[in-house]
Amino acid sequence: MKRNETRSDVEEAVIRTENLTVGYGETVVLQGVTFHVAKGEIVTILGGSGCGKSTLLKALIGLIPPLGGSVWVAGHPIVGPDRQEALEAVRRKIGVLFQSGALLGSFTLADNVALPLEEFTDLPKALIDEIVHTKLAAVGLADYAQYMPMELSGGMRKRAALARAMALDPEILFCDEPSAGLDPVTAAELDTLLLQLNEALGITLVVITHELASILAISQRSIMLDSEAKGIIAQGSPRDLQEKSTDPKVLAFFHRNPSLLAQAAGSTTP
Ligand SMILES: Nc1ncnc2c1ncn2[C@@H]1O[C@H](COP(=O)(O)OP(=O)(O)OP(=O)(O)O)[C@@H](O)[C@H]1O
Repeated sequence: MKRNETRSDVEEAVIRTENLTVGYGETVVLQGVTFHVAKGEIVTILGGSGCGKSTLLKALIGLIPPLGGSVWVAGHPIVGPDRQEALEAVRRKIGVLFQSGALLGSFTLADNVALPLEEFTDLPKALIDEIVHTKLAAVGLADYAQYMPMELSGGMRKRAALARAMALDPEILFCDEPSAGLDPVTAAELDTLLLQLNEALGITLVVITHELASILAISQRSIMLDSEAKGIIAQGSPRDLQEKSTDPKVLAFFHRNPSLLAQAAGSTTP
């Protein structure tokens, strides 16, 4: 536990890492990473290109095994000998919105959204069709169920991917750069949709994003990673980080001002 955390904060956590080390083979990308995400919270993961945001996400959703430390997701420890079994349970409780959207191009939107329901449940087809309709309606795509992904705009594809990520009513939704490639208005609409999901369903959101406007609009807490530190350099409410941080890297990010980094580097030069 950290100094400013209470025991109940940690007990209510739906994601918890302790001294987590992640990377590829011999290459360590992040080490000693400890944080938690409370139920119903919206947390953004920030940091410069290559600092390990996607790598951390891959470890949280079980795509890569941690090199060290522990990870609990939705009540399951996803390390150790029972990792595979735990991951099967976890995969029913989480949704993932990948950066690319990752819709299958040769399937209609309805078939794309039905995929997780067919894979993870024994529900009859009529019920699956109903759920698919509800999910597409929730993202404003009820009239597009029979469209192919290539017939839609980028924003609509993202919303369809969101409907698929929500198909199993996940407890936690992970989003990897949801606004990437979207114009500011479409990105803001997606933010609103994510906020609605959080408010209406109490779903916990972990969002990787570089978009300052999104960070300020949606997150209650931000966790900032850094490639030199190979870990967390700041966490807190994004407004506090923007207004009160004294770390030049945090300030440079939140004020979109690279000269703050250069000044800090200059001030340490003899
Ligand atoms: N499959 C892989 N095998 C080996 N190294 C990888 C692999 N994927 C990523 N890396 C390396 O891990 C480091 C962190 O990459 P990662 O994609 O997690 O960063 P990121 O913060 O998500 O970056 P971006 O914001 O540019 O998407 C980088 O040095 C990258 O080259």
